[in-house]
Order: sequence, then C-alpha cells, then structure tokens
Amino acid sequence: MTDIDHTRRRLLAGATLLGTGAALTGCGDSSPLAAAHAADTASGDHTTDVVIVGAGLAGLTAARRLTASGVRTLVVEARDRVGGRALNHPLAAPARPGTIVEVGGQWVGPTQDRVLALIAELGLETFKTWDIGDYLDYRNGQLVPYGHLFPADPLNLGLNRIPPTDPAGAAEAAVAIQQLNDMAARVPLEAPWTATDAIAWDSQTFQSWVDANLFTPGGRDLLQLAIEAVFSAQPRDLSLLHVLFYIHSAGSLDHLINTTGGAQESRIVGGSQRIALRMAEELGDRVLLNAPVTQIAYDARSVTVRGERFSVRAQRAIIAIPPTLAGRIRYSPALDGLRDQLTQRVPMGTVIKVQCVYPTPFWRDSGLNGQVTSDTGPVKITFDNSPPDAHVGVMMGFIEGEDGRRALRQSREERRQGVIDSFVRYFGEQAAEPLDYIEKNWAAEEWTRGCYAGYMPPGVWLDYGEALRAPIGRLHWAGTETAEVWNGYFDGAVRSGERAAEEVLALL
Ligand SMILES: Cc1cc2nc3c(=O)[nH]c(=O)nc-3n(C[C@H](O)[C@H](O)[C@H](O)COP(=O)(O)OP(=O)(O)OC[C@H]3O[C@@H](n4cnc5c(N)ncnc54)[C@H](O)[C@@H]3O)c2cc1C
Repeated sequence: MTDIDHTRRRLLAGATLLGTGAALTGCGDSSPLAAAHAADTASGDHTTDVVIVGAGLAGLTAARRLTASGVRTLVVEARDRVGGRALNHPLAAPARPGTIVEVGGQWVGPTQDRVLALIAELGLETFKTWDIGDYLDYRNGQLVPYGHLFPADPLNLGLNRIPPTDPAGAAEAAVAIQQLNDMAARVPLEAPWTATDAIAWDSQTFQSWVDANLFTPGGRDLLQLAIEAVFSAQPRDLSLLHVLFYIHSAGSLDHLINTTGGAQESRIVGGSQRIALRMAEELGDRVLLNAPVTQIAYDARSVTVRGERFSVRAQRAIIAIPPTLAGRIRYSPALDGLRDQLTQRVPMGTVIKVQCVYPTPFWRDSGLNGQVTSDTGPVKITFDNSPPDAHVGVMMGFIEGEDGRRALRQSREERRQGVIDSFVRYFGEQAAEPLDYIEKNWAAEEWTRGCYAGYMPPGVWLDYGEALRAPIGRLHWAGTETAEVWNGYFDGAVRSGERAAEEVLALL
C-alpha cells in the first residue's frame, strides 16, 4: 500500500470538516469543505473488507450497518460531498445564516419506517410540511381554490388531492385510483414479473392504460399529472407494470401523492442532506470523497475497485448507485449480458427543482397552503417550502417530464422567467419579484443524470427484472432503484443499503 498515511490524515481532516459543515449549515456543494476537496482527487491503494461505491443514503447505510458488525469498510464517492440526491442549499440574506432549502429529495412520510428510524437514531428531527389552507387547481385558464374536502379521509383514498374543478373528471380519477391500487396489490414486490397479468401489464405504457380506461378529459389530465409528479416522466415512457409495482411499493397511489398522510408529509430540520452528513461523520475516514470509480475487477478471491489515481481491494463490493450509472463502469470480466442490458434500460426521470424566495410566505395570508395542481407548465406542481419558522417565504415547484425536457433546451434566464410566470399565474403579482431564484437541474449532474429515480419502460421487468438485485460473484447491488419497499425514495435507499449489508454479512 502506498500513500495510505497521507490519505488517512486527509480523510480525518475531511471528516472533521464534514462534521462541522453538518453542524453549522448542513450544506453540501457550496460549503468550504466542497471547495477544499474539489481539486483533491482521491489517491492511493487501499485494502478493506467491503468496498462500497456511492455515498448516497444507500451506500452510507450499508457502511454503517457493516461497521456496526465489526466489518472494515471504505465508501468511495465520486463527488466532493456525500448525500447523492440529497443536497442542502444555503439561503442568502435576508434568510438567517444557516437556513437551507433542499434542491434534491426532502420529504419523508408515514410507513417510511426505515428512514424514519435512521433519522431518529442520528438525533435528527422532522417537522410537518405546510398543509394548512386551501389548495389551488389551475385548469382551462381558471384558478379554483378548494379545501380539504374530506379532512378525515380515514381510508387514505387521497380524496383531498383530487381537485373537484371538473366533478365528472374528479369522480373518474377517484375510481381509476382505486382500480390502480387494486391491480397494484397483485404485483409481488420481490418479483413483479411473476404477477399473473405481468405480460399484459408490461406490454403497455401507462398512457395506453389511460387511453383504454379513462374517458373524461378531466380524469385523464389528473391521472397523467399524478404520474408525471411521481415519476418525473411521461405516462408514455412508463410500463404499466412498473407503475403498479411502484404503487404497491409505496402502499398505495394515495401514499405517493398525498401531503398529510403521504410521502410529502414531513421535512427534516436542517435539511435531508443531514442524514448523509451525520452518517459520514460517524464513518469518519471510512468515506473517500472525489473518488469516481471507473473500473471494477473481480475474481473468485477478491474485488478491486479503481479510479484514476486510487484503488481499493476488498473481499466484496456493494455498488450503491443507479443502474444506468453502474452501467458506465468497466467490469473485468465483463458482466453477463442480462445485467449489462438491464443497465442499458433503466433511464432516469427528468426534473428541474425550482424555488423562489420571498420576504414572507404571502400566500398564507390569503388562506392558501401553497400547493397547486395545474394543466399549464412549466411548473404544474408547487409546494410551500418555507423554513419551519417562516421568517422568509419559499415557493417551490417542479418542472417535470416533457416540461423538464423542454426546459433543458432553455437558458437559466428563460427558465427563471417561465417559473416566475407560473408562480404569478397561481399566486398573483406578489410572486413577480422574488429575492432569489434557485434551480437544480438533475439531468445535467454527471453522478446522477436525472431524477427522481430510474424507472422501467415496457418489457424491462419481464425480461431483465431478475438481474436488478442478483449478486454477480463478489459484486452486490444497492440503491433506491433496487428496493422492494418505497422504491425511488429515501426509505427505499436505506432499505436497499440494509439488505445489501445483510447479503454481504452472510457471506463474509
Ligand atoms: C429533486 C428530487 C426530489 C426528490 N424528492 C424526494 C423526496 O421528497 N423524498 C424522498 O424520499 N425521495 C426523494 N427523491 C429521491 C431520493 O433523493 C433518492 O431516492 C435517494 O436519495 C437515492 O439514494 P441512493 O443512495 O440510492 O442514490 P444516490 O443518492 O444517487 O447516491 C449515489 C451516490 O453514488 C455516487 N456515484 C455515482 N456514480 C459513482 C461512481 N462511478 N463512483 C463513485 N461514486 C459514484 C453519486 O455521486 C452519489 O453520491 C428526490 C430526488 C430528487 C433529485
């Protein structure tokens, strides 16, 4: 081994700084730590028991679990920060120092038991997403406020998130949601391709199903918007079987789309990246930043992970990155054709997360909760993303699916204007002059390449599903895309890290 002492010293310094960053600001890319490490490519030859590729929630959870069992681990992370798709962004004044918004994933909700347990173990706290006041629905040029029609909603049917603007469409959407929930319950989470109707369901897109089953323009619009919002892809991109798997994975479509009672219910004090920062702080010099993995060699005795100027030799590897990124690594020997072709077939969604900062959350004064559904882009979904004490107002929106793809062709200034036009349409002239505009274009991120997650087009579950998690020799796969429960979410990432760690522990 060479350079190991130097590398260890640098990592320890990095770990200390990482902890400081977490405590002070919880911020990521723009922290002094990030700048300090930017030019500092990882180097040296290392040996450990288990090497983990990727310091997102999946990789860090796996490392934490293995470390707790006394196994030596080293996490190698391409970026100059941890967290992957969880990233805090510090707000400028007049926001108080240390105030952040998340530019990646942010919410957690009921039944996301593994991430909620992790948050508690790490000493972090959650607070409720602002969900008080009326929703807005913008459709056919009309802006219609509506209340929590069914505040109790005991069966969690998601009735509050179906705008009643077009009663026939709303009724048809509610029936369709129930139908989808029933079909989803018949998809085995561990092997969706074995569902009785798998061939029929994986041979069509979600759009084909909508075309065959919904007849009112309102009902079709609502279902399409729900799918765009959940997958950041178009209904024409997605296998019906994948949509059903995803619904079952979350429990129901209502869990996916609801704020209170659903996946958008709560936020993490100080920002979701703190989950990763706290884990990295615990792991200390077991996390190597600025370490993009380009090659993995494996044989019957060991595995060696390599980057430009570093290598890590281990007994086993956990590759905790999305399938499409795993497909960009060179393997020696080459992976079997099934796994390789799978990695060619799981595209990432398209989303640009945008936020405008205002002196106050002024929409609350008009009795609005800040949540919009709309038939007009670029922003068709919004949320009040103000800090817990609302000392500034933050309106957040998503530019998703084909709107996102259109926005990729625009300049930042053109996108900014489109976002402000959307916010003015929903909340009036007060939205016209934000103090700040923040956007994160995940499609342009080299180490993510799109969000919220990878999804399955038609035929992929059927022909390649079994290659998603199956270890190959000493290589094990993790990442939210491999999760059975809450696939695509933080909770799924955590579960996948736990599962991969157990898989490895059983074999060491
Ligand atoms: C805008 C947005 C909003 C979202 N909203 C939510 C939400 O509200 N709630 C929720 O639960 N989920 C949400 N998600 C999804 C959530 O962020 C992800 O499910 C989760 O963070 C995935 O974790 P992961 O560890 O599986 O993958 P990642 O976070 O992608 O981690 C993979 C890591 O591997 C690194 N890496 C990649 N390639 C290499 C390589 N070759 N060598 C070394 N390292 C590599 C990456 O840099 C990254 O750090 C959202 C995502 C986005 C982007």
